Amino acid sequence: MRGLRKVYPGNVGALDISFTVEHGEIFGLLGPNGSGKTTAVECVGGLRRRDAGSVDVLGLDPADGDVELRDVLGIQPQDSLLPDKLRVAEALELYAAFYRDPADPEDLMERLGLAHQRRSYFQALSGGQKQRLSVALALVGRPKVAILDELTTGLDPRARREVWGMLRELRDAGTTLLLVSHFMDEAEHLCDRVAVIDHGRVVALDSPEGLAARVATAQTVRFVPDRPVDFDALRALSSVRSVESVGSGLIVSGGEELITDVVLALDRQGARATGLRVEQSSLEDAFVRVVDEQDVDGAPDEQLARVAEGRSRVRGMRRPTR
Ligand SMILES: Nc1ncnc2c1ncn2[C@@H]1O[C@H](COP(=O)(O)OP(=O)(O)OP(=O)(O)O)[C@@H](O)[C@H]1O
Repeated sequence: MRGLRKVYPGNVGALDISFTVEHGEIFGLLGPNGSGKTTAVECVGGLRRRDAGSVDVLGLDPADGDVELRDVLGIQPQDSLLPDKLRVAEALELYAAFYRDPADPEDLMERLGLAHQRRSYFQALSGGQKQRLSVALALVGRPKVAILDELTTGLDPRARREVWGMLRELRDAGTTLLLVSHFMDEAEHLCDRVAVIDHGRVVALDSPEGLAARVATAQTVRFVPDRPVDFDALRALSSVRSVESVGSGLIVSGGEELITDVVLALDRQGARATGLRVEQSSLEDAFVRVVDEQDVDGAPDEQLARVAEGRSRVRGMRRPTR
């Protein structure tokens, strides 16, 4: 996708979105509500017509409406609506009939935990079951490229893990996956790379680890010392920013050398940390920071000056012109 533009009244939508998804990659689009993610992926899927820019999917332009593209592309729309009286198995068989070499609907129902609902009407499915069905419908054509918009919204934690496992298998078998998600853990577990979209533009593009590493200086450790410890000795450590006592436990926050410093300081006091848990800055922190920076970075002129000086912390940040 190069310079995609699809503008709705109010100058919202996709203003200038560019990214390349590699073959066999799980690529995630993250971003606040209304930032343009669905607009972007629906232009990839040929469901919306762009105003400008170019989109190339396996050498085809979705705007041309080629039947060939439909054969290689699977789309799970954000709101999938089927007729109320269509049964689960019927829906899958119907969709399978659109493709030359479809997956086995029975196998898909089994893998997506829908086997018991095979005779259920669409209207009788729970939200999570509808979601599973929409994922199955996106995959029934054995697509080379699958677009999944908020694929696990409404799924219970076990179902989410199962869907993730299935998508990894698909990726390993060569399917390219383009996901829209609001779940940072999903992006962390699943995506090879992510683009953060804000106000219709790509504001960061990196691996989830690369993005999270931008805020990786902050760490927090929680533990229960096996004997009373001297808080001041912990506070005096150069890597420690704060020490908080909660019940019988301690929460210590600080920089990169925090864990080693704290464990050694406890050892000097003859104490041990039990139940030690480390919380590192996550993709969610990075996401919030990247998006916040867009909102607080000030007027376009100031931002331009900052980018020119190399002061922007956001790699891949575009020149903001909002
Ligand atoms: N058909 C439409 N007509 C008018 N405005 C639209 C239309 N579709 C989207 N928009 C607007 O374009 C912007 C981007 O919408 P889009 O659905 O692409 O965002 P999104 O990032 O997918 O949001 P969400 O995370 O909430 O699903 C929003 O301000 C939305 O209101």
